[in-house]
Amino acid sequence: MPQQNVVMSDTKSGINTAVTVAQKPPAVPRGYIPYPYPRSRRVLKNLEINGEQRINAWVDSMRASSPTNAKSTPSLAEEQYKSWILHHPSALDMFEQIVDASKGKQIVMFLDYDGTLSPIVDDPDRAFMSDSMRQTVRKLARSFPTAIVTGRCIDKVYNFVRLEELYYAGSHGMDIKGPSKSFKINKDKESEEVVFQPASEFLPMIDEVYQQLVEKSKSTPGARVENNKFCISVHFRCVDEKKWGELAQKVRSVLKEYPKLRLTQGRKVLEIRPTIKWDKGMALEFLLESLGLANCTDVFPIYIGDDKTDEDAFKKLRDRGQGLGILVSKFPKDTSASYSLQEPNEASDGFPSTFGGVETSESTFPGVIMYIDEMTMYIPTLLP
Ligand SMILES: O=P(O)(O)OC[C@H]1O[C@H](O[C@H]2O[C@H](CO)[C@@H](O)[C@H](O)[C@H]2O)[C@H](O)[C@@H](O)[C@@H]1O
Repeated sequence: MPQQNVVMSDTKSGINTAVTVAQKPPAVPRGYIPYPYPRSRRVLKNLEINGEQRINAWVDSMRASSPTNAKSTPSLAEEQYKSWILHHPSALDMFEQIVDASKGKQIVMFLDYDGTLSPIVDDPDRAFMSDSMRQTVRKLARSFPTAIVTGRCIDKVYNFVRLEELYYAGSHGMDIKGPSKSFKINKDKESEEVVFQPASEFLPMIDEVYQQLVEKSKSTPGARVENNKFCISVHFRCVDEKKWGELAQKVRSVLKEYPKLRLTQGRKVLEIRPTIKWDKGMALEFLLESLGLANCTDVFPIYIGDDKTDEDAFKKLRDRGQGLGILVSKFPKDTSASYSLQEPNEASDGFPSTFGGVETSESTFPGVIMYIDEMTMYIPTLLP
């Protein structure tokens, strides 16, 4: 629920709070080279043209979901990154400012899963979280209410995370549960288990479409369909790029019979979900409400995520004028987040990597794990 009509952020830190001054956009440095932001949004708007153009547009958009396809030389890429980081500084470098802004406020942590707590790997069933990441998140949840907000279904993400003390918002926020282990929200209040499924009427439709997509995509080598309960993922990470158009066409041919479902994109994945007005941002707000914090001025929500779907949550924080969003990325991206962190290495995009679907050590999560760790260590100064 918006608390103010005007969004206010701290000029220096970019932190959203109800009591700070209006944010001036950072001065554009001399020699600034505008970053060619992903074209996906623009491309998606053009989909209503005609059959072939539409599929070409989809393939363009599918390419744009892979930053390694950005056509720039290493030095240009470096220049673009330097400009971008001025606008989205590292949350680690700005840690003290973040701590200052959150003093006397109830911090609530929201964490995306894939690409944030686990590295991106070819096989979605093997996107394991390292033991050290698990320990760190466990420590974090002892200090602040903590939620995992993910496109995956709750059962699957829970099997990866295995922490009872967390809230889980699965299926892009359409399945909310937890925590099964209660904890103290503040000195007077214990947490209560929450369950919320705003898209339950879509379950039979999602199952039906899932079966059809599995059948249709069988003839596309490498394609993989994942049932995320209230939404479906069609993965093309392991599909030859020449076949992306064909796969997009198959998905569209199924969806044309289901106007109540919509198609969006994530990282080398097509996502099918109900047209209901519900997203990760609304899930964040719902969880704040469940914690009894939605209307407080002294709440400080922090959302860490890497994907387009996380943008809804970053925007929600800006609209509320509270807390901050942190984008996990090693490439410049168009984002409503205020800060950034380096992402875990990707296993299959030609980046140096030691993952390949096996459990990994914390050294491979330089940004996220260090930041969460810092949060747990600063607890004494953060609490009112
Ligand atoms: O909201 P998230 O937690 O970020 O989930 C979004 C999707 O993540 C998974 O797919 C992504 O990660 C896979 C494993 O690393 C990777 O193979 C795939 O290419 C990525 O798109 C998950 O499998 C999807 O169902 C989620 O929707």
